Amino acid sequence: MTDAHIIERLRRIGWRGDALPAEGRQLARVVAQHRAGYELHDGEHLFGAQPAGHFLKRSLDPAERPAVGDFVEIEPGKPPHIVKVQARRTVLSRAAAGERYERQIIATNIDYVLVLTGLDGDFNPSRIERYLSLTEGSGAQPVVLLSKLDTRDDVDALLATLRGRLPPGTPIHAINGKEPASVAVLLPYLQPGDSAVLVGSSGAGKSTLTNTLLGTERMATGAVRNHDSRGRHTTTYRALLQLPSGGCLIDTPGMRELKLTGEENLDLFADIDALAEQCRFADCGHGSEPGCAVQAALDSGELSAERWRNYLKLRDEREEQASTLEAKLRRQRGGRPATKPHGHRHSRDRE
Ligand SMILES: Nc1nc2c(ncn2[C@@H]2O[C@H](COP(=O)(O)OP(=O)(O)OP(=O)(O)O)[C@@H](O)[C@H]2O)c(=O)[nH]1
Ligand SMILES: [Zn+2]
Repeated sequence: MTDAHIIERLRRIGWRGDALPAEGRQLARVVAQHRAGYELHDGEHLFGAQPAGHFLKRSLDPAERPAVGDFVEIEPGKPPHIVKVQARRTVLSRAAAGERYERQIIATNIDYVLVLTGLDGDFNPSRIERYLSLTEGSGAQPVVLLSKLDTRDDVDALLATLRGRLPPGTPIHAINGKEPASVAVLLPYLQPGDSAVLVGSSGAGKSTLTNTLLGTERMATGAVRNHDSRGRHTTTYRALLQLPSGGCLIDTPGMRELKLTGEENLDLFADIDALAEQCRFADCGHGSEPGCAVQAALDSGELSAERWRNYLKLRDEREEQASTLEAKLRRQRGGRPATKPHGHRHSRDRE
């Protein structure tokens, strides 16, 4: 096989490089990680591999070990061995579940995070904001998708609300996931060399959209249970799907569990920070303090109560993760206290 063929094959699994590794080494992408080893795809086959010894050293930062989405260089053997991880263009991470803070890589080299929400009972702008916060700092571009466009006719109003709420420039597309013509708006995100992940709650229509993109009925779709509008977990686990448009979809279970890492800036809510800057007191609690710009915005309707609540919730969650992160870093430094990022500010008038 010529180099051009190999490169073309690798484009279809999201590789954007142009230099193939040295003689005797092969390139492949990590599509799953199990206790027993890694599952790789080379654009043609799925196969198992083991990490080389240097990845197992305890002193190695876990972030340097191969992760889902990585392009890795392998040397042949039974099984083949991963000897090198290529530089990552994006890194999606999350706080790992559990008591101790861990920042865990969910997937690397993802260009687009397609955040899917149904325009039915599932529609929830707060959940969209949460997904968007998770993509902050990753380098991946979030794209908001509203499925089930065909199920309601007040979509323009919903879209306007959402556009007012999300950062300007965030792509938002309303689609009917069952209609190839409707789904075609996504093709610019799914070209050769592109990698996307599809996230959204159960029943949002991920399998339906995936099937339409594939042009086949390869994934099981389940009818949404009526009483709670949540779908059954019917997604057949398929780690990497090559799409007819040339891009690929990575499906990783880690994307389904949402937890902030503590490192988010919550840039989505920059307008609320700007409001808080205008409160009379620098340490305003935005409750019943006089001269509170946040309360004023809530009263005038400039700031919606729901968005304010979501901001508080995400902020608290981030603070909690950040303090666990701080404690962990302190343990690593051998118990020395960390310099506080924000010194405590006393009540004072801004004037
Ligand atoms: N009318 C309409 N129904 C849709 C659309 N997208 C999905 N559905 C229906 O919604 C239900 C759930 O869709 P799925 O594709 O199984 O949802 P999912 O997100 O894959 O769900 P899980 O597999 O549980 O994660 C199915 O009955 C679909 O037929 C759409 O755009 N329009
Ligand atoms: Zn205030």
